[in-house]
Amino acid sequence: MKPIDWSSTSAAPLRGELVVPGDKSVSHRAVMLAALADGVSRIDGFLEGEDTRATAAAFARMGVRIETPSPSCRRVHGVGLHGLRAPDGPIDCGNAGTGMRLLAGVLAGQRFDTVLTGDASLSRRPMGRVIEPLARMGASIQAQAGGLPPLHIAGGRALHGALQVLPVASAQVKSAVLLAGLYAEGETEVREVHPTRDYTERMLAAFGWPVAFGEGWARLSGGHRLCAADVRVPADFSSAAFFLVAASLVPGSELLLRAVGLNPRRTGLLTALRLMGADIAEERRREEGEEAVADLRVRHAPLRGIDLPVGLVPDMIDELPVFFIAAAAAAGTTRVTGAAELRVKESDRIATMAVGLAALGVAVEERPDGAIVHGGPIGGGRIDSHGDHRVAMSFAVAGLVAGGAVTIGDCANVATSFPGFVELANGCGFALSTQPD
Ligand SMILES: O=C(O)C1=C[C@@H](OP(=O)(O)O)[C@@H](O)[C@H](O)C1
Ligand SMILES: C=C(OP(=O)(O)O)C(=O)O
Repeated sequence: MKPIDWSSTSAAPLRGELVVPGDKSVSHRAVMLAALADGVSRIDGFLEGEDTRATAAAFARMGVRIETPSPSCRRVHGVGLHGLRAPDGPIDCGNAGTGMRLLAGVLAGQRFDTVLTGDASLSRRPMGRVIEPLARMGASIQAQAGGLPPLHIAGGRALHGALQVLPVASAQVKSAVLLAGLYAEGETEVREVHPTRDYTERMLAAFGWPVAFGEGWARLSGGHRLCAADVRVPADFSSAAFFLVAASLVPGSELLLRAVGLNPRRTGLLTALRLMGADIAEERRREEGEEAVADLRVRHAPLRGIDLPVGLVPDMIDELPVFFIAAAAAAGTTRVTGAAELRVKESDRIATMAVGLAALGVAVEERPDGAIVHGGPIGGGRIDSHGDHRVAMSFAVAGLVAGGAVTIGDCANVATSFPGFVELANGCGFALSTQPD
């Protein structure tokens, strides 16, 4: 991917109606379950991002026919639970932790061996968290020192169900275990330290697999089949988040974000911004497919710093980078604790955000599990996104209220989760320009 820099400057009020792209978590799962189902499934609203395309390409490599009748739509000709074929080489998961961890669960149950690789960022991310619970079910997965990718997954292992009490709040780990559980003999049960997004559970049920689940637990047995289903992917709350913060910060702004997925395990940022004084209304709340969606109307409002309730952290784990920008622009001090997971995302998001904010003149104190941000004027300057899509978009939001231009290095990876961000943002009033590095 060619390096791209962005420059973001202060803008007129943000105005308009937007539809952000489809949910990344739902798109990954939809293509996986559709591939393993009997029959043809249709996915509407599929995220055309690098991460989710890599997952679709992985299944295509294993013999699944996937058609693209139009952008953001897929017709997946499922091969059934046992119909995948050995790929002709390693499978590249690109930048996607979700792709690699969930695939590890699926591939642990196959008859053939596979190797999962990723880009430089993914190659630094911990996979021990999936290898260990999957090994307890009989899987054999070899990683590099420290549990890092590539993963060598041995096929032909007889998996057995297990009770898994997961020490980290991670929907990816939970999902990997449940997906392996489809291939296991007996019952697989997962218990979480904090409830996480339940898309895998809901979607398994929609594809006809018997699954019991509630807040922080899920249970299923092997020996059933998945039946093709049509999936409507909601707009991604994590992508909407940049616009929720942007319009809150820029005086005179009002944006309407249409049909945003509001799974309660995703919307911690809404609660946090409202605690800071944000003006965000939910309109036309409705169910679409398996998920609640609503149109979100956000108007400018002055924000004040808060002590972020630690229980909200898992429900806004991907939104913390842009939350730090809201904190920097708010009046007073904001404290974030209990967020050490940020250190093992696409970049060390506590460090990349703290260093970037400091470069813009914001007083920020980095902590092992969070940061203390003292709100005040944000200056112009140059920051490095470290190839992290969410960091890049967060600093584009900072540029809207900065005293000078904010130049952001290494933004090409925004295409992993939010293709078309620059155009959509400029269409509602951002002043964002791009140039090769
Ligand atoms: O299951 C998922 O789709 C995801 C779970 C979260 O990761 P963890 O499971 O590592 O918390 C989140 O950060 C990621 O963007 C998507
Ligand atoms: C952490 C993220 O994704 P993943 O873990 O799939 O790379 C993200 O999108 O912010």
